[in-house]
Amino acid sequence: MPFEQKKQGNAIRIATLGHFLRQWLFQLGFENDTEIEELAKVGDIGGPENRLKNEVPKLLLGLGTGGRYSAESMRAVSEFFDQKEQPLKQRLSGKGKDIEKEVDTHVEDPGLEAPGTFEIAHEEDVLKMLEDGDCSGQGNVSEVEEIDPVNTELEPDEPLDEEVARTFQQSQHPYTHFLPIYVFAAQQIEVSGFLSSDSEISPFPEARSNAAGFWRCGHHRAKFLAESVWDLKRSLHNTGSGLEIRVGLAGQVIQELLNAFKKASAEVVAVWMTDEEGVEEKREERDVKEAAERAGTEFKLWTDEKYYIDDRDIPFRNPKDLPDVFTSYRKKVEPLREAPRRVLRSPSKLPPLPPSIPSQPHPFTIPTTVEDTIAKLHKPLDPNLGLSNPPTWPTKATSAHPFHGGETAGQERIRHLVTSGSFSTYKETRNGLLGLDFSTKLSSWLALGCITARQVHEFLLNFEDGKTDLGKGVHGYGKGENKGTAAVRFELLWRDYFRLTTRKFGPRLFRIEGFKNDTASSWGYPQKDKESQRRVTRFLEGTTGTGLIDGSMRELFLTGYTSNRLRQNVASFLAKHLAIDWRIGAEWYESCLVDYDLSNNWSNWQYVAGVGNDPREARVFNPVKQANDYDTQGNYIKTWVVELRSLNEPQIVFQPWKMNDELKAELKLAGTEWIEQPLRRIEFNMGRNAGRGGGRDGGKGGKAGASRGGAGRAEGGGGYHGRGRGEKSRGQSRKGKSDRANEFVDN
Ligand SMILES: Cc1cc2nc3c(=O)[nH]c(=O)nc-3n(C[C@H](O)[C@H](O)[C@H](O)COP(=O)(O)OP(=O)(O)OC[C@H]3O[C@@H](n4cnc5c(N)ncnc54)[C@H](O)[C@@H]3O)c2cc1C
Repeated sequence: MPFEQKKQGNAIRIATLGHFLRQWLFQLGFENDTEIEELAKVGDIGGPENRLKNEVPKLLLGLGTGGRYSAESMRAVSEFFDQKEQPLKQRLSGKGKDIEKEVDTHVEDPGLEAPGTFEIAHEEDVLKMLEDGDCSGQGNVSEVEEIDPVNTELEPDEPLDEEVARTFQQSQHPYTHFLPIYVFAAQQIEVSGFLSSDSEISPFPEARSNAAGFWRCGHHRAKFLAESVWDLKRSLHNTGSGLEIRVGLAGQVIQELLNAFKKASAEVVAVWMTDEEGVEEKREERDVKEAAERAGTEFKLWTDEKYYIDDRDIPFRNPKDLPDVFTSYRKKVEPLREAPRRVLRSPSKLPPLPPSIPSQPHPFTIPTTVEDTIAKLHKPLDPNLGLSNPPTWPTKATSAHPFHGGETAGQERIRHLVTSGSFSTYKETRNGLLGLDFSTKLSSWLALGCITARQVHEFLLNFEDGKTDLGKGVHGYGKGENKGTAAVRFELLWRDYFRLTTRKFGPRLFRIEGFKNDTASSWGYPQKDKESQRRVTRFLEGTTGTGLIDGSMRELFLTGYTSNRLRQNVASFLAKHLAIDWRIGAEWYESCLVDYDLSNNWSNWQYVAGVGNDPREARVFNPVKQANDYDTQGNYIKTWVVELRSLNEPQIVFQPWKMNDELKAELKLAGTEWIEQPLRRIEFNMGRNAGRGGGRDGGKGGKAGASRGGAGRAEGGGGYHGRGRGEKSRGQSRKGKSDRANEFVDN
């Protein structure tokens, strides 16, 4: 047997076989130990003696917590492994080498049972040998050079490839097992439902918000999150791995695991974690890092890759250089269609879990089904989230967000948006209020990392270029970027932008003065004065007396979703019309939204409250004008505010306080506080009074005459440079009527 062949085949086994090694090498034709040692040197994988002794499993811990779980980072991890595991024949295909044949000759030895990880290590070694070109003098140099194309496949700017390359340089393989961990983070999600018995007491304070004391993660997101975690567990299981679910604080969880593994004489070689913006998230990273360092374990933070434009492609390094205006940022990264990096491949196989995993420490127990997980997350939550008169589900109303958590459902949703043509029509429909497909509803999966923005982009690309059959026959298929697909990209960039603002401004995200450091505005604090408290209660319960706001607040509470258009109106109502501490609204959204996302929520609230990144000064939404524009017949409001269902006149649906006594008596609404005494009487008249903002209570209104156009509305062929308003296509042009109304453009 020529030495070169032996070298490839046997290097495979040296990396992994432990006590089978020697026997097998001899079977393969090695004559003596000296020859085996020589082989080991060639592979730069340490002497076989070391390998033979090296029976201790080496573990890698991969960690996700709270809302930061990122399928993309798992994919990154998997790609890392996949690359090594990929059969050499694939890697070398096109290079004219049938290396598989040579490898198989040795790997498929029937006399040996190879555990699942063998191939990974084996190819690492082979690739290492090939890459190093370090075989000179050890055998047939010319043959090694010939089969050395692997280097050319490494992209130096790819952290994963860098990581692979780094690993290749090591003399030993860094790990044999991989343990993915998900932590329900106790500071963000109430975990007392996981207590092993009712007599136990949680060691953690209740996961309540700072200003108003709301549960930070309400029912809707708790369910979606549990579904997402279990979907991840399933898909990891399908790759030969799994997912360890924990509750607690990330740093503590890792500390306990490291201690337990140490006790069991298992060496943990590294802890990997996805990085995130946000104060708490940074604290978690610090705690985990410290725990790893204390144990002498490597800690690695993976860049979160769930965003549209990769961090490595942002045209500035210092977060402070992020422009304070979105449009300026957008211009720096256009054209958007060219901007994202490729999607990382999905896992096909991952290293196995450690043979023994320490269980969740007292006093918590981890549920064994998704249903039980949901039940445990829901258990401590008051179903009414503290409201005395919570909205109740109206007959015949259906949720605009009936979706399940997890990558599976997220991918399914993207496919649906392609095949239904909803991506192509998005620009016209995105301001809708009722139904499933007026907007993408992708935010919840994006927020949890179940899907990524660049996956969405890739689906769009394939559709636009007609690369796959998905969407064949649908309007726009194979015809390049259209207004709808461009608008989706545009919106996805907002997510990126707000995340970068969090990086830039840090804790200022949560300060009432906002990014602008606005100390001039005065706010009502419900914790301090009764009147503000009364107003906030009615705001939360959806009984402000302004139709659009009440519809949205009830929908939010009941379904966990409300559209972007409505979120803008609601935020503006609380911050501008009621002048209440906007953080109360942000916290309520955090509690109720399925798609809650730290940066998107808090930055959007700042933006609308006028303390964030909105370059337009003193912008206020008039919710009556907006109802006239976007809910022309009042159907949305009537869906959620049942009391108003039998009204025919939309203007009264928008402003129920305008109802006359007769009508009130007929509808049995006489004496109803929220109808008779709205929190604000926001005048808006079609026709000659248009443009008069404010109202009896001195409503703030905005600059009369603010035009609909706003800056940056120009639209070009396939491009999309501003947020158009879908209403014109719905036949609602108001030429000569409300052009000068006190309405305010959206972001
Ligand atoms: C006060 C307020 C609070 C918000 N809180 C959140 C939040 O916690 N989580 C969240 O994901 N979004 C938030 N948004 C942004 C936006 O309202 C939602 O992303 C959108 O309504 C989700 O529905 P969709 O996926 O159907 O959106 P689509 O209209 O289909 O948009 C496509 C995607 O673009 C992104 N996007 C759209 N609009 C915005 C925006 N204004 N800012 C940032 N990204 C955007 C989202 O990822 C969205 O999924 C908030 C907006 C406001 C005004």
